[in-house]
Amino acid sequence: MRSAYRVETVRTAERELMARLPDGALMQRAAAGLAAACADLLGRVYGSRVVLLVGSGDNGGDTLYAGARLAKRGAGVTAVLLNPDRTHPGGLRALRRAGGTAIPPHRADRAVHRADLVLDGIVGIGGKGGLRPDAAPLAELAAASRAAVVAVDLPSGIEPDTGEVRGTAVRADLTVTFGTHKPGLLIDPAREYAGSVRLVDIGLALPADPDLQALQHADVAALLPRPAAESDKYRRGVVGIAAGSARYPGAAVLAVSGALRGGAGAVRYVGPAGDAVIARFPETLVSDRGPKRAGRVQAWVVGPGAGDDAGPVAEVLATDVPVLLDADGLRLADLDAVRARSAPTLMTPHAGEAAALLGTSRGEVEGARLTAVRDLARRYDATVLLKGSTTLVAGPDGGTARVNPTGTPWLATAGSGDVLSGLAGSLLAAGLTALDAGSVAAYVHGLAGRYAADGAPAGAHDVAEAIPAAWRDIRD
Ligand SMILES: NC(=O)C1=CN([C@@H]2O[C@H](COP(=O)(O)OP(=O)(O)OC[C@H]3O[C@@H](n4cnc5c(N)ncnc54)[C@H](O)[C@@H]3O)[C@@H](O)[C@H]2O)[C@@H](O)CC1
Ligand SMILES: [K+]
Repeated sequence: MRSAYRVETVRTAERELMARLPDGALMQRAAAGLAAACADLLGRVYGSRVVLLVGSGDNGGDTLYAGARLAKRGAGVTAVLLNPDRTHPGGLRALRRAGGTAIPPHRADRAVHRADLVLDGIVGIGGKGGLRPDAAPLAELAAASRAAVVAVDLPSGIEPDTGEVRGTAVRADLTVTFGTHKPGLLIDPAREYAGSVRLVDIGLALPADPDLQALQHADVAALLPRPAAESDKYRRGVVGIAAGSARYPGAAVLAVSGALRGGAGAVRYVGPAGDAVIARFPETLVSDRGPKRAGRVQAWVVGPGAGDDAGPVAEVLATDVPVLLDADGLRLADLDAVRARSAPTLMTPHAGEAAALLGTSRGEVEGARLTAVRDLARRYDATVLLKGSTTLVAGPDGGTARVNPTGTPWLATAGSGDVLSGLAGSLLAAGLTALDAGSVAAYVHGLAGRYAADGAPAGAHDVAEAIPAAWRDIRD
């Protein structure tokens, strides 16, 4: 599990630890980890050219001490000081003592151009709102140089708590972060600025519940449903799929294709696309009598390809089993009916659908994904899975949210969301909580998307067919 904590929590943990340690010990731990990561990246430290971009806070301090360590190992180190009068004094002394030099920003051009490695120590968790005008040109210089760029703690200019980027920010090849991941390092758009991320343990004691988690293989393996010896199809759960329309029968087929591979014991399809579903998946239980009279299920999926028929959506929302609400279903669902439910609801919008529900623009949602998913979850009193490059899942209680690490741009293909909704619905029927069902489905689906694509375009049905291979890979 990768865990991320917001700045306020990190600060508290840092204060508690600092009170028990000698002055500056924490910064030395950070600097040692940072210097080691830089040395790995450089391969050969001796004779390399390193430029430090140094702001006036402790982020600059970490950077100067790491620069001093590299200078001691024979690197030529030049620090560009954004505010020479407010530079971390101990860090600057250490760098000078180790043979490094300091220059003002107007002389940075040539140094950055010739550098092998640039360290971004402009601002860390103390930053807000994109880089200031005096710092922005340094980010641009770094981007234009052929040097590798290492961000110290986080790429300067991103919002650490949310992953928003409100202006110019540094683009790094590697981010060396201290104590814990910050949510912004795992959520787009900021995640893209961070490059790969390396965590340096500085001994922080953090609370049990992080703000954000990214599940890994072992976490997902532990959550995947596993049939017991005495399981029959009903004990494994029946998932109902109320999807598709005369106009969009394919959505029904794709949702069923995901549901059949999600661990439920049986899939019951309800709607006008029964013939198409049976032709492709004869194991499906098909009914055209509407959700209310279709027989017992342990969870419903409603909405994919539903067109404008609000009837099944209302019927499903009135049941007392978990409901996954997707696509047209999101538009057709009554807010009060969702809020009134006693069983869990999992809503799975993409950015455009989330924007429509929130009365904002797609760009706003994509730029502030964590805020959007939390707002929706609160508003609907439901668990919300916001699809996209870094799919997020958040519950209505404002607790730990999840971010999916397996996504791939190849999944942005027609029908891929229908497969995901079937898969997640199946996991709900098998007994997973809405948060687990959403995040496990996103994980498996992302991995299946990677397998299906394997470097070339793939259709949604290929993604569904790759689910068993992804499942096996996770479980083994
Ligand atoms: N507090 C601690 O115990 C530790 C802190 N560490 C480092 O300290 C950092 C936090 O240090 P600080 O609290 O001093 O804060 P920062 O160094 O992150 O930032 C504060 C400085 O950046 C400037 N600044 C703020 N927003 C800016 C913007 N948008 N553009 C340009 N400049 C901006 C401010 O004028 C201020 O001088 C962490 O990110 C980490 O790198 C590490 O040494 C580990 C221990
Ligand atoms: K930084």
